[in-house]
Amino acid sequence: MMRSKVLSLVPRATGVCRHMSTATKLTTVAVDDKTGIATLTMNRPPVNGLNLDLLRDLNQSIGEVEGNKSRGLILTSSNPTIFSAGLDILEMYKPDKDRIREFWTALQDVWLALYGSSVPTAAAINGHSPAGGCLLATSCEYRVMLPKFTIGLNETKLGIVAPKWFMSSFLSVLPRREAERALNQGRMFTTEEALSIGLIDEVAISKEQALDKCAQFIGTFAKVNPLARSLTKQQLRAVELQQLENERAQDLERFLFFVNQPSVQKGLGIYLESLKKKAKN
Ligand SMILES: CCCC/C=C\CC(=O)SCCNC(=O)CCNC(=O)[C@H](O)C(C)(C)COP(=O)(O)OP(=O)(O)OC[C@H]1O[C@@H](n2cnc3c(N)ncnc32)[C@H](O)[C@@H]1OP(=O)(O)O
Repeated sequence: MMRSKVLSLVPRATGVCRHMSTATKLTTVAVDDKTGIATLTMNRPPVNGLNLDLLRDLNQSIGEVEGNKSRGLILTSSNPTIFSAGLDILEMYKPDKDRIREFWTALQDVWLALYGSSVPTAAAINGHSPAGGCLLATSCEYRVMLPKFTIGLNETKLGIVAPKWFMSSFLSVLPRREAERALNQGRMFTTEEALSIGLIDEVAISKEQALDKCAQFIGTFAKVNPLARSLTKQQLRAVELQQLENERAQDLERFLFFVNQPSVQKGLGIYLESLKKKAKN
């Protein structure tokens, strides 16, 4: 069957998957031959903490999907209970001064690439998704989540402040009043709560079903002119994208100043200890 004909049907993420030759170590990209949809899987045990290496691989994989004419991108995780634990705190605690610059720059790159992606994007959130994990999910256009997990921007609970562009992604999904309250509270939502306020779009009972629902969302664009769709998306997102593009250097300096404050370092150290203690019990 012709590729375009197949795409006019409601796609199912069950075709034969072709792994791209340039798949990197901490992410893999598999393109479904039937639907043309690429599934980008994060695979950095134990919790998909976003360190410099994972961010670089994510950036490279998003670039590959952009370049290979995929019909859409589904972001997911190989971990059965964690989508992403957010930024790897070890990158920010007692940081190396050159590496932390590269780390934050790589995070900016990933957000610009994912939020500004020209292809339709969806997140199959198959596990917990705090902070930077929520940033990735809310940078996509559609979210399907499995039950009994949590998602949200919990930065204030850690004594840190989400940058403006984290807030932009959140605000592109939630009404301002809900977003403001949740950000100030550092609130983590259960799957059910996230569905009721619109932070996610659907709940699925398994990862397979989540991937399928994401593919169906991407399939809704099958009859829309791809150039018109992508230019519309990019115009709608242009203000936030341009703002970070214009302020990248200041954003980096603001982050470095903040994260190096003794009180912030102390807070991160205490939080890391509490995570480690919890992991031991
Ligand atoms: C100015 C700065 C702006 C920054 C903006 C964004 C900030 C962030 O993204 S900060 C990161 C926020 N993330 C979190 O608060 C999540 C913390 N983690 C958890 O809540 C749980 O680990 C999670 C629910 C994700 C998974 O739970 P479990 O399956 O029970 O795993 P464990 O808790 O046992 O963790 C295993 C292992 O991983 C370490 N870990 C967990 N999260 C992180 C992290 N974000 N960074 C670094 N390391 C992390 C945890 O300490 C355990 O390590 P070991 O003890 O060495 O096994």
